[in-house]
Amino acid sequence: MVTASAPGKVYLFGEHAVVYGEPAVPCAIDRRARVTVERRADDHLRVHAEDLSLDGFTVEYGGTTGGDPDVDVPQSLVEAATGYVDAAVEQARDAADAPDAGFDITIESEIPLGAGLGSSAAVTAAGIYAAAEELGTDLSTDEVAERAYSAELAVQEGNASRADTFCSATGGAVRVEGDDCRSLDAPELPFVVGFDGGAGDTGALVSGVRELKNSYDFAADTVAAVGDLVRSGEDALAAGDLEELGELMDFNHGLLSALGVSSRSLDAMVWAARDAGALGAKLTGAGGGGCVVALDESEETETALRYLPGCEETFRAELDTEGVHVE
Ligand SMILES: Nc1ncnc2c1ncn2[C@@H]1O[C@H](COP(=O)(O)OP(=O)(O)O)[C@@H](O)[C@H]1O
Ligand SMILES: C[C@@](O)(CCOP(=O)(O)O)CC(=O)O
Ligand SMILES: [Mg+2]
Repeated sequence: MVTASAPGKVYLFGEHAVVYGEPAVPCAIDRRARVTVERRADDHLRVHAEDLSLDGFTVEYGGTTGGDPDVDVPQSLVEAATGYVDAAVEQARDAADAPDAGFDITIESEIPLGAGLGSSAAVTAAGIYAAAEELGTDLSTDEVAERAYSAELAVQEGNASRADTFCSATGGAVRVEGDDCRSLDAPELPFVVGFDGGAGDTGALVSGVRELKNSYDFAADTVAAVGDLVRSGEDALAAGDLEELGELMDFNHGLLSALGVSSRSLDAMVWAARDAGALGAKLTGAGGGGCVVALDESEETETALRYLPGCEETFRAELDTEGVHVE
């Protein structure tokens, strides 16, 4: 039996535009997904997803004798539970050259689902690493990142960049531009996260931006402007200039709003953070609902978000330099 974990992340800048080859800077945070994997005698998968709905559920399926999942919950929930896990297992089987390996899998996660904190990448990276390890194959961090990217790309039907998966595999602050993925030195970043309790569908939101970009030149220009902003943001990050980072985060939120991926509650949390004196605030990840990230060294933003109707949870997040590893 092997347990591996991987971190979630916030985007300092560049989500969505990164899908079209612009640079982005995601930062791993101290909230992790843990995946425990035990080899079975048969070729089935048994997935126990504690945090997937209010009560969590267990599903057993697959294999040559298996077929459909054997659970009494809506098919959409089963698919949501199994998509990334299936893809992770497929990658581990391929890496270990064990196409018929079956597993009992338990997922425990501190990362809210579909909220822009990269739960899918964390579950996928931890799942691949744990399952390969259980099959006796030790994968390097880069191999996990590469395979986790392939898995997300398949589940999100082509709508994915390398950013989430590379960040979750390596930890820390990273810069991703197309195939070029590298780690960055980062100063202490006082992240505050606000969560509206909702979720967005990453694949659908990415498709929406793609359509806008293909329909209007000014939408394509907006995507390119995000890229310019990220290049300025990298300099501010290297200089440790938190004021400029905040200003650029505000600008980035405006451009994401223009691309149609913000929401009323995300905007309300962003404004509450700014009114409380945050250096900057923006939505993080795919959007539609979920989380915002603000920069504030003081307690003011957390306090403001705690009392904001529509903000379900707020917490301080630390940069986490630990990528995927065995527990
Ligand atoms: N704790 C978990 N257990 C099982 N699957 C999970 C868990 N967390 C995330 N996932 C998978 O990731 C999906 C959410 O990923 P996504 O829509 O990309 O949002 P995000 O990555 O921003 O959290 C879920 O629908 C599910 O398939
Ligand atoms: C919108 C996007 O840039 C980030 C999605 O992040 P998340 O799954 O919402 O955490 C898509 C991607 O880069 O794959
Ligand atoms: Mg995701």
